[in-house]
Amino acid sequence: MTMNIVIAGASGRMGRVLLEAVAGAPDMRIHAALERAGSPYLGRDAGELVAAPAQVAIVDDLDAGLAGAHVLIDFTRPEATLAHIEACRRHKVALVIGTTGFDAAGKAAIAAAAHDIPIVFAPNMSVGVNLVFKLLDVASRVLNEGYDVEIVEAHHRHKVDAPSGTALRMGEVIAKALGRDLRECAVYGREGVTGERQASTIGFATVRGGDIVGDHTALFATVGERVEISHKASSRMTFALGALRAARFLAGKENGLFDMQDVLGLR
Ligand SMILES: NC(=O)C1=CN([C@@H]2O[C@H](COP(=O)(O)OP(=O)(O)OC[C@H]3O[C@@H](n4cnc5c(N)ncnc54)[C@H](O)[C@@H]3O)[C@@H](O)[C@H]2O)C=CC1
Ligand SMILES: O=C(O)C1=N[C@H](C(=O)O)C[C@H](O)C1
Repeated sequence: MTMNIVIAGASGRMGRVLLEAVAGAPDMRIHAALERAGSPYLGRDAGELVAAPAQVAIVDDLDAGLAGAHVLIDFTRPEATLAHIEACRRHKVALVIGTTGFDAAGKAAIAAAAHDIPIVFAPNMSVGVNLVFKLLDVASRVLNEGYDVEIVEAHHRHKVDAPSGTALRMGEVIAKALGRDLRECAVYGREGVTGERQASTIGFATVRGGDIVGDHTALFATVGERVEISHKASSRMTFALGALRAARFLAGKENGLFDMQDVLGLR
């Protein structure tokens, strides 16, 4: 069966790559392409945005776009995703959410919606980063005494949330393995006379510049040695192909909240 895919934020950086990825997937078709009200792209053919035929007009009408769809893939902004969730509930459409930057209430809304529809929600859809999450769990259990943990991430100049969703998830994985609560031990940037480093903290540093697709490093430093676990994305297609895997994973599911660890069988 061909899967009817709806792409939200179709003219965005990820939206365009997703359109291209779906166009190249023999088991999928672009059912609809969504954009925000007022977007200059409304009414244009989604195929104009990528070197791939679509023959689907870009619309802002969620109900028209979702009728008859199987999966909505959403890489937009938290406020847009939360509106899309309600529309997906109405139409019983599965959701792949790659958007980052949700607050606790936003995450709770996603969890609540997953009682009605199946959702994959993950801050990074690449296979490599999801392997890194597993490696960080192992590393943290081995380097659990006397190692200072710092997480460094770098992204393009247009990124609006910091630290990245991936960096925060790295922190959560490490904190859990070390028996800490990230809400209590995270330090987000340093400035001025900070005093000496507190042993149980997990530090975050953010770099923004140019066209960096997404670099993440977790550093475990002690006296005499340090271990660095890094991932560098060089193309957004790695995230898009992960999102398509997530969409296939949702086929036939009634409801439930999943992430890429479930999709990739890494639990
Ligand atoms: N989970 C993952 O693997 C990845 C996640 N991301 C996340 O995806 C999100 C989007 O990233 P980019 O494509 O770089 O951003 P972008 O700014 O290029 O695209 C965002 C799109 O969402 C649309 N949009 C914004 N507000 C809207 C609203 N209220 N209603 C409807 N549409 C709206 C914009 O018009 C635009 O087309 C970010 O949160 C980013 O962190 C990005 C790459 C990989
Ligand atoms: O905004 C981006 O570009 C990216 N965002 C995600 C995040 O916040 O972790 C994933 C990826 O690094 C690209």
